[in-house]
Amino acid sequence: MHYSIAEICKIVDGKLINISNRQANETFVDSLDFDSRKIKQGALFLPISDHDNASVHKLFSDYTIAEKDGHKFINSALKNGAVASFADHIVQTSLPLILVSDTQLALWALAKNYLNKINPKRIAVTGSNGKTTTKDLIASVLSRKYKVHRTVASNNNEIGVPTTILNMPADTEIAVIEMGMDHLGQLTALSKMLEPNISLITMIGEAHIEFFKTRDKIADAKMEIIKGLKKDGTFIYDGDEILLKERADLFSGEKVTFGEKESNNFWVSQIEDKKRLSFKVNQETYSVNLLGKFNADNCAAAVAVAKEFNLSSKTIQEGFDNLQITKNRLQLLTGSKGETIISDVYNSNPTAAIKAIEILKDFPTRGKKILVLGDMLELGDQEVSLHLALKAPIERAAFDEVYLVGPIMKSLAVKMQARWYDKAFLTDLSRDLQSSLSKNDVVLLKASHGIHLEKVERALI
Ligand SMILES: CC(=O)N[C@H]1[C@@H](OP(=O)(O)OP(=O)(O)OC[C@H]2O[C@@H](n3ccc(=O)[nH]c3=O)[C@H](O)[C@@H]2O)O[C@H](CO)[C@@H](O)[C@@H]1O[C@H](C)C(=O)N[C@@H](C)C(=O)N[C@H](CCC(=O)N[C@@H](CCCCN)C(=O)O)C(=O)O
Ligand SMILES: Nc1ncnc2c1ncn2[C@@H]1O[C@H](COP(=O)(O)OP(=O)(O)OP(=O)(O)O)[C@@H](O)[C@H]1O
Ligand SMILES: C[C@@H](N)C(=O)N[C@H](C)C(=O)O
Repeated sequence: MHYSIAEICKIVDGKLINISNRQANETFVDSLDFDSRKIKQGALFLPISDHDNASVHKLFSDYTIAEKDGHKFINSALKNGAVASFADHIVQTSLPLILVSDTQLALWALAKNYLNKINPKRIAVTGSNGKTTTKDLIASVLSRKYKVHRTVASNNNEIGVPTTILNMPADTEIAVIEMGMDHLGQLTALSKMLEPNISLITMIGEAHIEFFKTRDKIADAKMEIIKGLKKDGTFIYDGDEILLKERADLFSGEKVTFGEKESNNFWVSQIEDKKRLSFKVNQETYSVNLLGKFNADNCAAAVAVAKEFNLSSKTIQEGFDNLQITKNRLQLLTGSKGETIISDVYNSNPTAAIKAIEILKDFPTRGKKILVLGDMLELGDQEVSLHLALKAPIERAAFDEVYLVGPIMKSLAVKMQARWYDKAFLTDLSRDLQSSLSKNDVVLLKASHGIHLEKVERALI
């Protein structure tokens, strides 16, 4: 972004403090961050408050409340090169402040203004699983022909989406924006802010079912991704999912489906998950360096988007060949003993855990296969039964060693007589794994992010 402080103040209806009008017109801001430690020279700082703003909450379906008030870090932002900060109250600082009633509302207003100014084509990607991977696939493919800006990692919430928009280069032609949700209403707000040309749902699973109770309600919430879809926009979705098909039937706009049933517009078939994942989408053959047959579906979603932009299958394949995927999603790493580590430590839920177990089961190796599986969070009162349901797929896979981690996994560990670790004892787990691992072994690390298996990954490398 590139705005003068005066322009920003006008857009967010703020009040300038510590700066004259002339200076505010002459001082420009090039980026925005909500973490003072990551602030770049010339940036605007966004302090996230530690208190709920009840009146804003009514406008906003979601609202981030920081544990520590972000206003405490305004001087640290100044030291790191910020040229201004939003603030919802006056603080002791020499940094120019843009005083607003609420810093998150200001963030949204500025993001909306910048989006309209740059006016790229917009693609919104959601789904219970596969959002980040599909977003990366779409961006890789489209960037063969267009200037593409994409969400960094999984910055997909009410802070991450507007921040992504504001950090978009001015020459962006297509913005590929990941959108997450864990409650009703959140995607409506995000979709209406983005006004996508394409809204895409990868699939419906059980992630966050604690707050929804049923997959039906998750599907209702995911369908909100079309609430802001432009009138001439396209809705692309997993046509194998009956919950989406039923709901899409009520939508009169342009619809495109992908999936493994022949009736889909983009029909995925002949999936082979060997050294490289290969598959056909309709009559065209593709391959990609990803693990997991389900990734053929994520790729088909990317092909469906690419075809909306008239890309050839050759260009799409070039995009797959140059894929840069976000780390910790089935990432292949080599450990210090030479072992293969499959790091899938960013999240977990029943669908994704079962798919990951299958990947380890089918992984070619002369060594041992070792499963390290941590708690799946946000499953609510179904959590114990959903954890126990993993017993059959794990036993079928006949892994050489199984390590279960976290309080909810304890019941499964007892049933399976497997090794169990509390999440506070990851150092012990890492030590025990180290002493068991050797060169040809493969170890899968998967858990919800709250279990922090990335610490084990770091210890093994
Ligand atoms: C409230 C907040 O600021 N917490 C951020 C913060 O955590 P912590 O509370 O652990 O950090 P810490 O305690 O150190 O500091 C708190 C905060 O004080 C501030 N601070 C602190 C110290 C300092 O020197 N300077 C400073 O400015 C700063 O704002 C910092 O973030 O430090 C992390 C690393 O820097 C950020 O990642 C977090 O970002 C939040 C979660 C966010 O909202 N991030 C956005 C960008 C986002 O999109 N995050 C996604 C969320 C993904 C997700 O969960 N999606 C769900 C759906 C979610 C639906 C919406 N509820 C899904 O996909 O299923 C992600 O983290 O990957
Ligand atoms: N289409 C899919 N079906 C089932 N599981 C999937 C699918 N795509 C991805 N996964 C699983 O989910 C993990 C995370 O993938 P990804 O990060 O793309 O999902 P996500 O929806 O973006 O989740 P998050 O928002 O938490 O990052 C993968 O490593 C894999 O285990
Ligand atoms: C981190 C967030 N995107 C997520 O996926 N949360 C669930 C509960 C998880 O970490 O598994």
